[in-house]
Amino acid sequence: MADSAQAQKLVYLVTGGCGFLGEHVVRMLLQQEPRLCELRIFDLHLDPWLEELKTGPVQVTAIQGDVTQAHEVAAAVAGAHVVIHTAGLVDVFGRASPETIHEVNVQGTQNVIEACVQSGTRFLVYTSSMEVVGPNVKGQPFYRGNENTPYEAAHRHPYPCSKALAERLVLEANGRKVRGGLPLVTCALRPTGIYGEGHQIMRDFYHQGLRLGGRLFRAIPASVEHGRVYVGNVAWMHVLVARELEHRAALMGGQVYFCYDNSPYKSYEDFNMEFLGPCGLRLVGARPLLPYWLLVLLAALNALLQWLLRPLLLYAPLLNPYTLAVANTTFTVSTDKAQRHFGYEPLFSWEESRTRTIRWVQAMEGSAQ
Ligand SMILES: NC(=O)C1=CN([C@@H]2O[C@H](COP(=O)(O)OP(=O)(O)OC[C@H]3O[C@@H](n4cnc5c(N)ncnc54)[C@H](O)[C@@H]3O)[C@@H](O)[C@H]2O)C=CC1
Ligand SMILES: C[C@H](CCCC(C)(C)O)[C@H]1CC[C@H]2[C@@H]3[C@H](O)CC4=CC(=O)CC[C@]4(C)[C@H]3CC[C@]12C
Repeated sequence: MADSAQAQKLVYLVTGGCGFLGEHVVRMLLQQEPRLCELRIFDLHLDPWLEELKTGPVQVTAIQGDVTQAHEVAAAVAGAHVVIHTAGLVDVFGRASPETIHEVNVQGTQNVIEACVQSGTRFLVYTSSMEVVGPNVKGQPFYRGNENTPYEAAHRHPYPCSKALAERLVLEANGRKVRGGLPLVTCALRPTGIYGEGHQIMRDFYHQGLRLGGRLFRAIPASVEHGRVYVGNVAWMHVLVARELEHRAALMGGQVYFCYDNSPYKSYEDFNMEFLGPCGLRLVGARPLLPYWLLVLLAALNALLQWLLRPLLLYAPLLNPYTLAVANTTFTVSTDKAQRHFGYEPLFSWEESRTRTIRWVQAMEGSAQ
């Protein structure tokens, strides 16, 4: 890949390239990877904004496909130098069945690995998640931990289970011989809760606040810290890892990296207010308005209703026993591993990340401003 004859001729494939993170990875690659000659975007659903990318100097190839279909993945991977596998089913609300989550996140990842091996693609970057570590089923806090912090990663929910299995597959594939005999080099990035332009849950909270007359009600104590990272910095980390994997294969191959930046440590709700506040919403209550036991009861009731109503309709509110447990357990990272291993520094300061996110919320239809 470093060979000068190939210097301007790299083919990248981004799976899930039309998703929240995927779109930022795609745009970041087009801005920051001068050696790119073709960018393939593989997704179940292709978005119209892809069209505007096709007029630039890089060949942008949109591929509608399903990661669970090995032949579709193989066709997309053939001839690619680097694969950034970000496609996944992000479901902690019970919208999809556990089997579907497993199929997309685990079998889909296995298909990507096999396609790399068979086509001779040597570099694979996997978007994992903080959720492969925790919060665990015991609700133990993970306070400013790093990649080496001991923590019992015990899960029952299908989403973290599937991400943990998929991450393991990716790391174990490091060093496998690909077609042509060279070794596959893989690594996994573990974002904490991503925020920024396009974040669906932020959108949901914003609209919920508008419906409630410009108010949101505190449910979680302000003392519970939740790790957050700006989507632009997560995308930048993917681009850097993909670029450096070849040169630092011995150091980076088979490694995991938390995604981090200078976003402040806050509770999930207080952090959201950094953006929703300037857009006219306010968070009511210095302390949670409802006692925790009542939230647990409501979450359990939601789970029961979801199960009862399933034959008739999909009932999938934000509050369920799992989301409550995640929101109510401290999980924050403090690490410099990405800086040490591949020179990562956040591309966007906290102030810039905040401003960009606020502008995006303000631009939403029905802004309270
Ligand atoms: N949103 C977050 O806070 C975090 C997300 N992640 C991970 O980042 C990745 C991207 O997540 P988001 O952008 O938030 O989710 P998203 O749902 O916005 O994007 C996922 C993309 O994958 C595509 N996809 C889903 N199933 C597919 C299939 N069978 N075949 C092909 N494409 C498929 C979707 O169409 C979508 O465009 C996921 O792997 C997720 O696990 C990790 C940590 C935090
Ligand atoms: C939906 C939760 C907030 C609502 C809590 C309530 C109902 C009490 O107000 C979100 C709180 C924490 C979020 C998760 C966290 O950021 C980690 C994640 C990592 C991922 O890989 C996928 C998404 C998520 C599980 C994220 C999902 C929403 C929360 C549970």
